[in-house]
Amino acid sequence: MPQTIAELNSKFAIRDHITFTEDEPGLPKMRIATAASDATLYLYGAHLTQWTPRGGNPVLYLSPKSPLTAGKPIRGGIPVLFPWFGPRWNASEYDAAHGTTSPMHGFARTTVWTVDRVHLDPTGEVEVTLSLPEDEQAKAFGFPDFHATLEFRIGKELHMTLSVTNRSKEAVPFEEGFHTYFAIGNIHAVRVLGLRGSTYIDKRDNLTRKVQRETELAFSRDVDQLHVNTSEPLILQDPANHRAIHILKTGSHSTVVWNPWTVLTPNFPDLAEDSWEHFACVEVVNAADDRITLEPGATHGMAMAISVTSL
Ligand SMILES: O=P(O)(O)OC[C@H]1O[C@H](O)[C@H](O)[C@@H](O)[C@@H]1O
Repeated sequence: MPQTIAELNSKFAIRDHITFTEDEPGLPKMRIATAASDATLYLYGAHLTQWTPRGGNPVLYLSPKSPLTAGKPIRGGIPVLFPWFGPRWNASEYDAAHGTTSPMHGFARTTVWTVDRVHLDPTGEVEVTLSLPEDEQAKAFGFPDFHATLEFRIGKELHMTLSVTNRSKEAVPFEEGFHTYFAIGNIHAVRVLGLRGSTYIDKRDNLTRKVQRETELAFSRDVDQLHVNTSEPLILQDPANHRAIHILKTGSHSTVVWNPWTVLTPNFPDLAEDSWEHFACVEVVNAADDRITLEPGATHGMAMAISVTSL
């Protein structure tokens, strides 16, 4: 049974700091206001749409045109992609055999997650653990005995850990991603560091494999790159906002960089014409060459830590 707003508030709310509401039908969310940060975490998709460290500026971009409608992904914030990244790798065979339509980037981002735990630290840091329901939908898409939990630590820094356990008797492949939309001041001046030497699949050039030669990845056109076999930490420099965003990853071997630019933006009805100037996606992922095969009884963890410094 899904948790009701009344149940969530009676069990997990903390006066003046944590409340649950459902302003859009089917999209319950948690509002966080503490000495360390302000944040909005939708249980729908386990989707953090807003995070502002106290005394700082919003770190995440949320599209003003985003649908906030059950069944549709939210555009912006941190979509959680699971159990596949992009189009499902075996969609045609799987869907033909099971009469399903595997949605882009998996079903986790359009599912209401369960709240398992909420804890407020005296420093204002909030810990939240959510789990993905093991329901008919998970079964229909071929992940019946997968237990996925997402632990958030939300404060001056943001920490997220997705842990997946295979409780079935067979090894099961899956993909995953934190598809973070970072709010930026001037896309032309933004640089992403940490990818030099990595091989990437260029989704804007027929999936051609290329090597990142430059130390700094700059944006001067539409970018959709899946870098494989890289666990390096990343830095997103945003001189217009006088800040650098540091992204540490653990258990993630792929990094995706995405900006639709003027060319692709019109394909996205939930993005305004000039939206591409206001965000850059740097995504902590396991996909393609880095797809994970989880043995029976095994657990895999993927973690991301984000901090902001001035530049
Ligand atoms: O529109 P969405 O399903 O949210 O996907 C948005 C984008 O996500 C990732 O960055 C992929 O690499 C892109 O190919 C995709 O266009």
